[in-house]
Amino acid sequence: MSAIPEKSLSTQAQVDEQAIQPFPNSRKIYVTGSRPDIRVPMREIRLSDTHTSRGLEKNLPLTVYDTSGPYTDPQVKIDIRQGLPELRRAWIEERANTELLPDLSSAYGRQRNADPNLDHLRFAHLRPPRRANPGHNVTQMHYARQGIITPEMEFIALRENQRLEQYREQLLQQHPGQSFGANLPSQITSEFVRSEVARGRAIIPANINHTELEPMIIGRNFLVKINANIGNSAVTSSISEEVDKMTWAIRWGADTVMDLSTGKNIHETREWIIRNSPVPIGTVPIYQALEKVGGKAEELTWEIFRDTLIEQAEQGVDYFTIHAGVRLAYIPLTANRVTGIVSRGGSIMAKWCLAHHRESFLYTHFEEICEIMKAYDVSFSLGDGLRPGSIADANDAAQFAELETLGELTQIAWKHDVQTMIEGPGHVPMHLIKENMEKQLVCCGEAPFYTLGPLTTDIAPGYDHITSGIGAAMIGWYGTAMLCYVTPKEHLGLPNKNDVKEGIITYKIAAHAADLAKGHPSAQIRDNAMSKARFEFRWEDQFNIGLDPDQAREYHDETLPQQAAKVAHFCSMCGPHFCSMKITQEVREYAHQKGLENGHSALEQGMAEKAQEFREKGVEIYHKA
Ligand SMILES: C[C@H]1O[C@@H](n2cnc3c(N)ncnc32)[C@H](O)[C@@H]1O
Ligand SMILES: Cc1ncc(COP(=O)(O)O)c(N)n1
Ligand code: MET
Ligand code: SF4
Ligand SMILES: [Zn+2]
Repeated sequence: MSAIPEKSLSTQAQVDEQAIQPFPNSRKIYVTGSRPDIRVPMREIRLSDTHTSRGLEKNLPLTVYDTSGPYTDPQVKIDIRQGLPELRRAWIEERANTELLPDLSSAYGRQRNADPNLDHLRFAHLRPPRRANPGHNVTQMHYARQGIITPEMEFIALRENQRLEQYREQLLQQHPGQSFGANLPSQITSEFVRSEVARGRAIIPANINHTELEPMIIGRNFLVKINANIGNSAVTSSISEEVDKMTWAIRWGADTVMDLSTGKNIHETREWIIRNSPVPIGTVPIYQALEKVGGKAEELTWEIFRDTLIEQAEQGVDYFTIHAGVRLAYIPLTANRVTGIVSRGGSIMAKWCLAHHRESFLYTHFEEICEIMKAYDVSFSLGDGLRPGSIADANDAAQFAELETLGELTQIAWKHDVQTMIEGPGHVPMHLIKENMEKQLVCCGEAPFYTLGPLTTDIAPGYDHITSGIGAAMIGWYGTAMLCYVTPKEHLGLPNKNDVKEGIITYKIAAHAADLAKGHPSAQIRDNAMSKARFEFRWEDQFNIGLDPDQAREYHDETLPQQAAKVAHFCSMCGPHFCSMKITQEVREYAHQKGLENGHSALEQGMAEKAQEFREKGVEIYHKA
C-alpha cells in the first residue's frame, strides 16, 4: 500500500500486492475442529512424483504452519480499508461476560477519534470497544484454571499438530532430541493446551478486541515462535509502509508482530495494523506515553500511562511490554557498564526514577495494571529494561537483579490470572547463554521466556541478524518460547520491508533448528521431505518446500535457467561428473542390478567398480572438452 499518499489513506489504502501472492504449488487448507467455525489454516505444498526404475512413486503433500492469515487465501477478498473477518467474534460473544461500550474509555483515544484533521488517514470502520463486565476476568488463563477449554485452545491444538497423523507412515524418521526438561507430547490435545496455560507455562495472547486474530500459543512445550518488530520512528516511515511491513512479516512467518512506533500518528498506525493483522500484536505503551509528554521522561505520570494502557487495550493490543522490573535501587548497578541501559523502556523508567527519586510507578501500580489487563485479556511481556547491550555487560548484577523482580511480578500477575511472559537479553556470548535460560526458569516459575536474540558478538554491524540468530537458536533449544528477531539494520537504522524479511527468515531458521534439537514430534517432517526431494533432483520441490522459494529459485536460475535444468541430476556447484548425489544413485542402481542388497559389501563393490570407471574416464574429466 506504499504508493498511497497519507492524505487519502482512509479512502485509497490498498493491500501490498506482493503480500497476497499465493506460494508456489501451495494451497490454503483449513482443518475443522469440533464446530464449523473452528477452521485452522495451514499451507499444503504439493510435491511431484519420484521417478524410480519401478515407475512413479507419489509423494504426500506437505503441511506447514501458516501465519499469513487470509492474505494467501484466494477465496478471501482482502480489503485493507475494511480489515480482516472477525474470526473470534462469536466465541467472545458466547461467553456473555463482556459488554460493548458506547465510546472509548481513554480520554486520549476519544480525542484522537474526534479530531477531523485526522479523518484522511484514519481507519474508517472503527468499532465500539468491548470490556469485561464489572467483576469479570476474561483471560484465557482464568478460563484454563476453571477447567474450561475455549475455542481458542482447541484451535491451537489443531494448529500445533500440523496434521501430524497424516505422516505416520512417511517422513516421520526423527532423532530423539535433547529437550532440557521440556515436555513435548507426541500429540497436542486441547486439554494439554489448557493445562499449560493454567500452569502459566504458556500464554495465548488474544485481546477480546482483536477479533481478527488466529489464536497461537507461546510456551516451551510448543513450537518455538518468532516475533517481528515494526513501527515508525520520528525520523522515517509512514502508516502504509508499516502496514506493508506487517503483511510482509506474516507472509514469511512472523508468529507475532510488535508495533514499536515512536513517531507520528502512533494511535492511527496501530489501528490500521490491528484491524488487518491475523497475528497477535504487541506494543510498549510507555513509548506512546512518552510521546504524549513531549519526550520528557520526568513528566510521565501514572495517570497518563494508565490512559495509554486503556487506549491500546481497547484497540485490541494482545500483549504489553511493561518494564516494571527497573527498580530505583538497581539503577546504580548499571553505572560501570560499557553500554549502560540499552532498553528504551528501561532508560525512560530509569530517568523517571532518578528525576523523582522514587520507585517506578510501573512497580508501585502493578496490581492496578493487572486489573486493566484482565478486563481485556492483554498478556504481560515483562520487559527487560536492564538487559545487557554489549558482550562486556552480559549476565551482570543489574540484569539478574531485574530478573528476580520479574519473577516476583509474575507471581502477582498469576494471582490475577493474567497471562505473562518474560523478556530476555540482549548481547550475550555463547557460553553465558544457558545460564540465562536456567535462571529465568527458576526465577519466573517457568513462565515463557521471550528473548531479543541474543547477539553472540558485537563486531558485526550490518550482520546482526546473524550474530543474534546464533544466540537465538541456542536459547530456543534450551527452552525459550519466542525469539524476537533482529534485522541487519540493528544498531544502524530503522529496518525496511526487505530487512523485515531477512530478519524473519533468519529467525525461522533459528526457531526450527531449536524445534529439531528439542525433538519436537513433527519438526523433522519438512527436513525429511526436503532431503528426499534434494536427493531425487526434484528441483521444483526443493524450492517450494523451503522457507523462501523465491530466493532458492532465483539462485538456481542464476546459472541454470533452462527448464531442462529443473530435472537435471546436478547443479552448477559440482557439474554433471562430480555430482555426489548422482554418483550415489548410480552406485545404488548398480547394487540393485547386481542383486546386492544395501549392505556394506554392495556399497564396497559398487564403489570399486565406480573407481575403475572413473579412472578410465579420468582424462576426459581433467581435460574438459
Ligand atoms: C528492542 C529492539 O526493538 C527493535 N526496535 C525498536 N524499534 C523498532 C522499530 N520501530 N522497528 C523495528 N524494530 C525496532 C530494535 O531492534 C531493538 O533492539
Ligand atoms: C524481547 C524484547 N525485549 C525488549 C523489547 C522492547 O524494547 P525496549 O526494552 O528497548 O524498550 C522487545 N521489543 N523485545
Ligand atoms: N540493540 C540494543 C539491544 O540489544 C537495542 C538498541 S541499540 C543500543 O538491546
Ligand atoms: S539503535 Fe540508534 S537510536 Fe537506538 S539506542 Fe542504538 S544508537 Fe540510539
Ligand atoms: Zn544492541
